[in-house]
Amino acid sequence: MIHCKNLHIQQGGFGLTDINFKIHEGEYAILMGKTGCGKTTILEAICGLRKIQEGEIWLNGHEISKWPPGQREIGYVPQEGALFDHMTVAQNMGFALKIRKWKSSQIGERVSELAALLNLEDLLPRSIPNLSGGEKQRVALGRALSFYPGILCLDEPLSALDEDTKEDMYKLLLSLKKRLKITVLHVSHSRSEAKKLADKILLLSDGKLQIPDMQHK
Ligand SMILES: Nc1ncnc2c1ncn2[C@@H]1O[C@H](COP(=O)(O)OP(=O)(O)OP(=O)(O)O)[C@@H](O)[C@H]1O
Repeated sequence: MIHCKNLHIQQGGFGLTDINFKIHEGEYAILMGKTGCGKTTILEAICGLRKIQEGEIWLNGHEISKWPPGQREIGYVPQEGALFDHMTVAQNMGFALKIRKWKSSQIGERVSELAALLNLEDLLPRSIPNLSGGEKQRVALGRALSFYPGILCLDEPLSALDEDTKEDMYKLLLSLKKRLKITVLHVSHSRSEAKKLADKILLLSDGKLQIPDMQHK
């Protein structure tokens, strides 16, 4: 579960106040709002990459507002994926396991499992720069899921993809949601994305958050 209580975040002249929401275990929430309204700011605050001035962030029963990013155990896909270009697909997907000091045989097994899950088996030895946009996003998802996080934060993972590739990614994300029962916070501009994926919508506007009723989705 992700629970943000009374968050206040100030960066320069831009501020968010009284940000309150809960995303229950296994729920898929989409955070929407106009460009520049603060969606990435909230996501990065949860991941520990931005400071909060007030309030509390709870993840799975722990108040983690002051924990360093690495201890929060969140699978994070930043905007544009931010893959390591000098590493292969397999090395990217094994990266988080290497820094957690997994044995190389265990890393190999987990990377094979992820490659099967994300349809990346043929791409494991490839380098990143010549992958397609959809392939890169699947690798970024694999890297984020590698260490079995309970929480996944996705920052506009589909925005750079063409319509057909988006459709494939919707199917993949829906099947991951069903199979992994992971709690997801996904930042998006797109109503159709929200309609297809979201159990809950968080709507950010003028520094305030609304949670519209989803009964008529
Ligand atoms: N370090 C900073 N100092 C001052 N202002 C900042 C800083 N980082 C971001 N901002 C401002 O905070 C506001 C919110 O930025 P943020 O990236 O969270 O918006 P967003 O909703 O994710 O936008 P987009 O949809 O375009 O990605 C913007 O006006 C941005 O210019």
